[in-house]
Amino acid sequence: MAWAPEARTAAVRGADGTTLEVLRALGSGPRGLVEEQAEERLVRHGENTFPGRRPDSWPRRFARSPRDPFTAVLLVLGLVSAAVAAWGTACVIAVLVTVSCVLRTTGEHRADRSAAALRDLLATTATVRRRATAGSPPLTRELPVDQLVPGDVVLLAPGDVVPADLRLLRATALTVHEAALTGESAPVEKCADAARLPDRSGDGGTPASAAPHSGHDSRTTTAPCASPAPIRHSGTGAATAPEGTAPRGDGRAPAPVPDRPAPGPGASPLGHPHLCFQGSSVVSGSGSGVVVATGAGTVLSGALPRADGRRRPPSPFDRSVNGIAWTLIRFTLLTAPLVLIASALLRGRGLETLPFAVAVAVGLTPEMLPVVVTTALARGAALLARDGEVIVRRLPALHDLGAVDVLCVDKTGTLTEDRPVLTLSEGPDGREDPEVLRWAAVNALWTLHLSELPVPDALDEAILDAAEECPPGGDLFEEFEGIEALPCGPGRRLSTAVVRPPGDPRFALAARHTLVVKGAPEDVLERCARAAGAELDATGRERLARRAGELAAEGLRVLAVARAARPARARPYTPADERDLDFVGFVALSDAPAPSAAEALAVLARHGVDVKVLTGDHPGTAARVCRELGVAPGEVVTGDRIDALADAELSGLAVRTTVFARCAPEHKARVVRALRAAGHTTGFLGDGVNDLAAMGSADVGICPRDGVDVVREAADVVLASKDLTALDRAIVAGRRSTGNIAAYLRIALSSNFGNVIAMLVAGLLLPFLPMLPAQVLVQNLCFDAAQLALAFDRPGPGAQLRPALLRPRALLRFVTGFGLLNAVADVATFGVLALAVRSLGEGEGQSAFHAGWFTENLLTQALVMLLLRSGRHAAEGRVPGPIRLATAALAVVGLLLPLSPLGPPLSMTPLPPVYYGLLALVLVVYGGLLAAARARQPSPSGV
Ligand SMILES: Nc1ncnc2c1ncn2[C@@H]1O[C@H](COP(=O)(O)OP(=O)(O)OP(=O)(O)O)[C@@H](O)[C@H]1O
Ligand SMILES: [Mg+2]
Repeated sequence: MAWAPEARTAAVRGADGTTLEVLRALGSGPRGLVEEQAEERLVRHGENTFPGRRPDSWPRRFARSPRDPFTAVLLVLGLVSAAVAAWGTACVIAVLVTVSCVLRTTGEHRADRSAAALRDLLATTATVRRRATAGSPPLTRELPVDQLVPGDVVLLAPGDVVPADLRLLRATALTVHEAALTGESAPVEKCADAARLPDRSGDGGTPASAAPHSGHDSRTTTAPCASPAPIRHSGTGAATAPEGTAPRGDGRAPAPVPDRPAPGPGASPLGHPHLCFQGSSVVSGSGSGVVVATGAGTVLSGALPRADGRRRPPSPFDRSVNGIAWTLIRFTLLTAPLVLIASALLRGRGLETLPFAVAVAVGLTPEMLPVVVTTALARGAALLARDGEVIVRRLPALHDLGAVDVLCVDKTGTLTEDRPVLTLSEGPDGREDPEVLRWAAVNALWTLHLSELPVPDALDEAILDAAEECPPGGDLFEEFEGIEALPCGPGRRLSTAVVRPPGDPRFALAARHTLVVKGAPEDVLERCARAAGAELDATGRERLARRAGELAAEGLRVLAVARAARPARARPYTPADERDLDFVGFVALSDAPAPSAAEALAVLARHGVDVKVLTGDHPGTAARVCRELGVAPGEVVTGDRIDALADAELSGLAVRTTVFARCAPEHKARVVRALRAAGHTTGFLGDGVNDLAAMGSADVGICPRDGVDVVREAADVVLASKDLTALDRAIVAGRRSTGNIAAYLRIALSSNFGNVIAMLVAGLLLPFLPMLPAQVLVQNLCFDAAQLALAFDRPGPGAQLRPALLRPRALLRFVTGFGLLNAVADVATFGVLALAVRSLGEGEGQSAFHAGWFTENLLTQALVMLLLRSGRHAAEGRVPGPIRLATAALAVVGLLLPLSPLGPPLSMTPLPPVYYGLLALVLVVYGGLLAAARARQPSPSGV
């Protein structure tokens, strides 16, 4: 990877020295910058924006636009015409290319600007510590990420996207995901301890000392990456004394700090465990760091080509729209040589037919496809955003959303309100026992406090609320002193707080430590050795697990609580210490179903979307919630079962199953991948870090606006609320956009195809060219302009009932059938012309033929636009304004152009009135046939 020199130096500078030295070099301190200082730096360093995200300017985009494949085809054809000195054709192609480039550039520019504006609505913030004046205490506040400057002190929590390049000042069980930079999918452990690295700064290798949260005693940490920073801000502001402990919450062994010198200026700064880079995301733990680089100076900016070049697997959009586009391009490129060969073989014509062959190929190219696609999608996205409900972050995702036929959702917060309320606290004997709640609250309080999560876990908050109201209350803060916390994390379903009675710090090591554990009943019970003073054997464990199952079956969220007394020790605690526990009891919380969820699920089902629930919760709870929402849960599949299955087996099971419970993040992702492998277009809606992997695996990732940053950044579609009804509306909007794109393809391709066939037929029958190149191109220009209106169509309800996916085969069948019908109408017109214009073959007759066919072509095109637009039945719904205007304009131009002064230069002459009468007859018959054939179309969605 090539590093931008500035990025390298800034990051490596941040990697050198102790935290204190780094802070000093950046003119900052652990209490953060003074506001005035920050403002001045913002002017000097500029905003912290990621260069890759700025939309391109109009001229730059215009200059790039000929690179699109359709324009490239036109350019090649133009060059061929110029090479054979067919200047008229070359000029018209040049006009065509320019017009389509201008239209596309404008459309894309507008779409991009509105997408950027939408993204701004979702501007990510960072938690920053700053001071109003040098003497005032530091305040922690949320700041838009672009306002960050070097020297700012930033706090990190799970789900945060790292907002700039940071040198860590403090880290508690911090793991981050650096896939955006390294492609490495496993989280990387981070620590703040520069001293652990081989000596570059002079304080090599001494393990830092640490104190418990209250700062009373002093202990030495040994886990290399879990040691705290030598600096930490204390309440008085001046202290730089070590403080805080660093438990690991992820259940894995500590990763060793690399035993190698810190990278020199030429090396990649990645790999430094005490640097965090912009674009990576926090998986678990918490920490704080000082900003060493922003904006274009960050490592991510330096690595831009690589970061940009990361390819998503092809989305449904790529597979359908792009797939069709490339097929058409190949087809077009074959047309010109085919026309040449046919006319050489059958009529003995030579290279003089080349301009005509080129014009035919141009006529076949749906060069407006990119414009129509962008406009249709951008319009759909803009309408959704205007209602303030749904923001589409990646335009093609709107198409993909319309194609979704399986939607996976997490339970908590999507189907339920995520406002748990404690309903029960019972001991091992099944009797009500407030003591269980008290221990659960001790755990909740100290895990919350020691992990310093900015947003408390909803379960912990509910437990604390209940404990406050429940006697014997007492101040939990005074009752115990927290020492360490091993919080829950993705894939870890329990949390532990280590506490001890408050007392004189000098005798701290004489006191006993109590581990208070709470979490999923299965996970806690397997770590319990005793219950109610007696040995807990397999039968006892089974009885308790059954009780948990009963509570879950009532739809409650159940947590088991356990504890253990241990001799005090200085060594940090790890998940390995969570064993040999005393079972204390269960707490259960109710979480009401979201008010609109049942209705939304029913609507989604009516719209052909199969909803599946993927939750980390108990199978019983998940099944009950589904039943309450009117969904039959069927057999619930758990994470363990998923582990035991090979991918192919899982695909079959995933399609049949509605509820998956006790899912770790990887289980959710595997189920999503299995559904895709089974041929389903799969959406995933989730809001937590544990949903990230599944979101990345889905065709469309969806997240509510209040989801954690990293999930929102990964999502293609963001919902203003967790309301599933809004999602249904977005799906319908997606289907509408796809319907419009499909209508364009149907109409453009079948009439182009019909024309080409008719031209070949006429070319072979007639002694003159059936249409002059200039006429082909003018007609093409008229078609293009009119077909743009299709992007603004409102497809009838028929197009919205089922998932909408463009199926290239079905489209090909459609185009062939309707193209032939179109050609038949053209040939009938030739007959009419033969009748109406007696002198065919001479100069006047040729011009009359050209004029007659031109008029017929434009009129049939108008008819086709009206009859083939969308929905199963031709005239479903009212015809919207733009389409009415476009078809009327086509008809007027078709009828009047040959009569106007532009007629003679284009070699068209007025026709006898009898022709129009006969033509009307042809059109009526053709229209009737079109409508009848359309009604017999098998595709219910009309796509
Ligand atoms: N704060 C907590 N303390 C103890 N245990 C917890 C806590 N939070 C979650 N758990 C346990 O971990 C399990 C899984 O939690 P996770 O966050 O993966 O999923 P969830 O919130 O239950 O459901 P969903 O996947 O639908 O959002 C929970 O069912 C619970 O048993
Ligand atoms: Mg969740």
